[in-house]
Amino acid sequence: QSVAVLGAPFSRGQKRRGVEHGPKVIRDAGLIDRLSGLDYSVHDFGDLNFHYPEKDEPYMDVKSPRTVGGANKKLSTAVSRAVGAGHTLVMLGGDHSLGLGSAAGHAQQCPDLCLIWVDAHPDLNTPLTSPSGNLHGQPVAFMLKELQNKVPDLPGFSWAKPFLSCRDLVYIGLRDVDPGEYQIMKDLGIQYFTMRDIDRLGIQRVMEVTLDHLMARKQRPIHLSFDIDAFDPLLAPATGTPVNGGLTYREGMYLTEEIHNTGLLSVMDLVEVNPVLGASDEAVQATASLAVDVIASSLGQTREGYVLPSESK
Ligand SMILES: N[C@@H](CC/C=C/[B-](O)(O)O)C(=O)O
Ligand SMILES: [Mn+2]
Ligand SMILES: [Mn+2]
Repeated sequence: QSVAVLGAPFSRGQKRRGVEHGPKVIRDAGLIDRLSGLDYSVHDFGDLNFHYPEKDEPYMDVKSPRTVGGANKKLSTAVSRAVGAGHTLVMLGGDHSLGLGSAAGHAQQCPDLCLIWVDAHPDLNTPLTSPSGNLHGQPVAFMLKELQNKVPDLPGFSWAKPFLSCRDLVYIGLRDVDPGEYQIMKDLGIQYFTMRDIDRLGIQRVMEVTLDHLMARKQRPIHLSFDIDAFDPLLAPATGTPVNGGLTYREGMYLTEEIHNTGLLSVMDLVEVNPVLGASDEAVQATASLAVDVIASSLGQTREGYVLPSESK
């Protein structure tokens, strides 16, 4: 089993500087060693270099459309190549606008993929409903086939063809949903679990229903797009849009263990770690090492322990 790591140091999907340093702090928290310890052969593809066009005027109040669109097009090519080469891929963000390029590239290789979006936010605004104009709040809108009559042609996004049906998406961890996003989730009947649902049902039942919803008809590759702000800000303070009342550490570990146990995880994103926003070094370290724990758990690290590979006789 081989796992590839690809850094996407990119921040223009939102306004706060610093999230472009996410890949570095996650690597510095020991990601590669942790994955090597899980007896994967680990291929570190390094970080993508992104192009920043001189002129990139807002379009209908959407900021940096050409820069964000171009970055995601480049990312989709890199992700498609890595998956095509047979790797399980870990994409390190960077802001969550990158979820579009990552999932689009994955879908080029695995058109039947399903998407599990773990996040305080649905990131489902269209350019018309976005309250901020920030594209890290809009990636999912560009993926959904059922939404295309609602999404205008944004400069830089002509390459982005919708590839996902709304029944192939599940949200977990929602607690900060804009009116436009709520309307779309209701209109399209998207399956979602808010933090209230997790309180009511418990994470075990949420995962059971999630995986049944996505896999009942047939098993298919999973794209896990994990926004670190899904966790409670007390656990993950160094992030750009913190929202109180998030996932506990144990809920995050159970969630990712269940995804690993399907044996179907193909690509995962770990985004929105912003080391500049931690109030102290400890806060940054805590957020970065939580990111490493999430990735390791998604790839098979267990809380119950493991048997050492038998010494070769
Ligand atoms: N819904 C807000 C916040 C978006 C949050 C994006 B994040 O989930 O990637 O942190 C917006 O559209 O501006
Ligand atoms: Mn997000
Ligand atoms: Mn978020």
